[in-house]
Amino acid sequence: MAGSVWAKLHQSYGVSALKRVRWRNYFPVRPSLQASSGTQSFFAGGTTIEKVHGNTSGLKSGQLKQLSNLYRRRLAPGTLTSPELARNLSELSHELRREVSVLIDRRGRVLSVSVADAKGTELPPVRVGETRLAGFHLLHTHPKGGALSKGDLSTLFLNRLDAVAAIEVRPDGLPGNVHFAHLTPPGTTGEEEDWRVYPPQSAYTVEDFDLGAQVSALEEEIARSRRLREARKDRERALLVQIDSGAFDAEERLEELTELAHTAGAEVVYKELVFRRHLKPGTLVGAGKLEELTSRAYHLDADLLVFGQELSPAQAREIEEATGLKVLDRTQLILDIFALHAQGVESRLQVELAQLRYMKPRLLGQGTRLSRIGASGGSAAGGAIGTRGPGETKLEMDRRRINDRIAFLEKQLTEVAVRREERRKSRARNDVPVISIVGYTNAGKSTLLNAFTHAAEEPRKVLAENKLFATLRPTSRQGFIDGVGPVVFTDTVGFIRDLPTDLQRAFRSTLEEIGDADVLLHVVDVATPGADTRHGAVERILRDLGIQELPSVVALNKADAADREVIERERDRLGGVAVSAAQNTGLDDLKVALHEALRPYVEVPALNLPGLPAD
Ligand SMILES: Nc1nc2c(ncn2[C@@H]2O[C@H](COP(=O)(O)OP(=O)(O)OP(=O)(O)O)[C@@H](O)[C@H]2O)c(=O)[nH]1
Ligand SMILES: [Mg+2]
Repeated sequence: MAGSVWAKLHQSYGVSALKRVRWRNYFPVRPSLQASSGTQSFFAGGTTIEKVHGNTSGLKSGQLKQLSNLYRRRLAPGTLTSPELARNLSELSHELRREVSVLIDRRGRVLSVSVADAKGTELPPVRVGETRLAGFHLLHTHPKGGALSKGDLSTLFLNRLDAVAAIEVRPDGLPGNVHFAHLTPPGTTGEEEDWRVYPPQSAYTVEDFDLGAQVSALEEEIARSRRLREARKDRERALLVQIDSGAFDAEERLEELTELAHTAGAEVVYKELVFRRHLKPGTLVGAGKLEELTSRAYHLDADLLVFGQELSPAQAREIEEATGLKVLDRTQLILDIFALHAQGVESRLQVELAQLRYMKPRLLGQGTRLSRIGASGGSAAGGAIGTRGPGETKLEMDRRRINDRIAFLEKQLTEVAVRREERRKSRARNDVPVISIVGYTNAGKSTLLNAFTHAAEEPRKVLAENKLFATLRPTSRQGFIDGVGPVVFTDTVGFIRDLPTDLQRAFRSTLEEIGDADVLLHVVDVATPGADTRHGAVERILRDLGIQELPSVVALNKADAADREVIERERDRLGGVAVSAAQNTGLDDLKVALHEALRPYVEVPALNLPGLPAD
């Protein structure tokens, strides 16, 4: 950023001398930006006295008039204060023994007068998601002296004020030093400071500080990084939060959430495991943590906040309001990935149905939220994360039409299921043993199918890639196993722990088809930590589907990338054969294991006769 207006200004103001404050260390509590507790507006001597906000109780009418007169003040555009205004505020504050504050716009006009500290000052609502600053600064008094308080800086940050300034009131009522700060540009410094606090200046010299130039430099910087990002067609930048309530797999879940976010096309710029024994009903993590995340998002130029657990509609709304960020939960992320990957009539219908069912309660009672989400930045994959749909739904649909659409999709899916049933019957007649490849998403199921069926070349090759839920549509390929003969391998949609119920429902028929197999081939990725947790999650889903009784063979896949001890350990725990689908190793042993498992189902009369060639 050397050479930017911002950098130049900072050189000229001696940035090294400036105190840098880190938000994180600064704020244990959320300051409330309460509305004024009392507002005074009345008629005196033929002229309307303009509103004085805040706690005006007990003030005499003359004092109110003096406060009201502050509205007539004009400053030179782009200045923090004039010596006259500083003196005026200081003397009033001294007399009233209260803090007095004014909001001043960029043209130097007084927008609002309050008898309150920075926190209590009535401010226009935060303009969520905008790239510019508020367009006004807050000037107020500190009757007891002292530098900018935590509340002052919090108000600056949360309201994206142009600046905040505090005039110390001396014991004689005259203005002393003026303390002031403004925000720092996001995402450019690599540091985490949220604001820059300047060395105090006397009320008589602070007029020379060119606030106008600072503000336009800052806004230019904000706009520049935004433009850069848009020009690069960057992925949506996301913060990830996984709540750790003491579950043993919290870290694995955060890793998985990262993979999900990548697969959905997000760039993960920050992730955090937040330990909370008890969750707050509205915000889950509490207002203080949300502020911290807001601050981080500002500096990392992120606008997407993803939670690793399902959020209720009310929680999502509350968190969104508190942070101004687009908020998604894990379920939405998974739905979104399914939407991106859905191919073929049935999976498109299934995904759309799941999305609609999930979104329906979330659409109720929220007019603006969805349209705003839809509008906030696109991703290279077309449409913003969390709003993509495979069918005609772009999730901006009129909510009255949702029920109709759900009914329509359900009917379509029933028809597809009938056709599928017919296919199933014809396959059953074939009498060829069927091996269903099941397993956690990204375990290497499709790669294994390709390896088994020698389908390295297009068009027989099945898509296998380092993305979660690359496969959504069951695919069958013919293979061959020594001693058994031709078999059918079926690759299907991957499993995930806590599979969202809407998806589980929508994909039920696809998943149930797994039950038609003679043997399950359960592929476990042993190269990624947590193999047995994922194995357990898959077993649980199989139980839910009522197909846990099928004979099964475990393939400990990605052995090429796993530690030998890990492979041994998992073999002890789960049994099975270590293989590498990618490098074609261990596949013969795996076939032998499959042969064993198929033995009761397949007539293999000549198998043990000596002298026969091994196929
Ligand atoms: N190192 C290594 N990587 C593998 C192996 N098998 C598969 N992979 C990689 O793992 C990733 C996922 O493979 P897929 O075959 O798409 O996994 P899947 O289980 O079909 O995944 P979904 O369809 O998304 O549920 C890909 O990047 C593969 O290249 C292996 O034996 N060793
Ligand atoms: Mg696959």
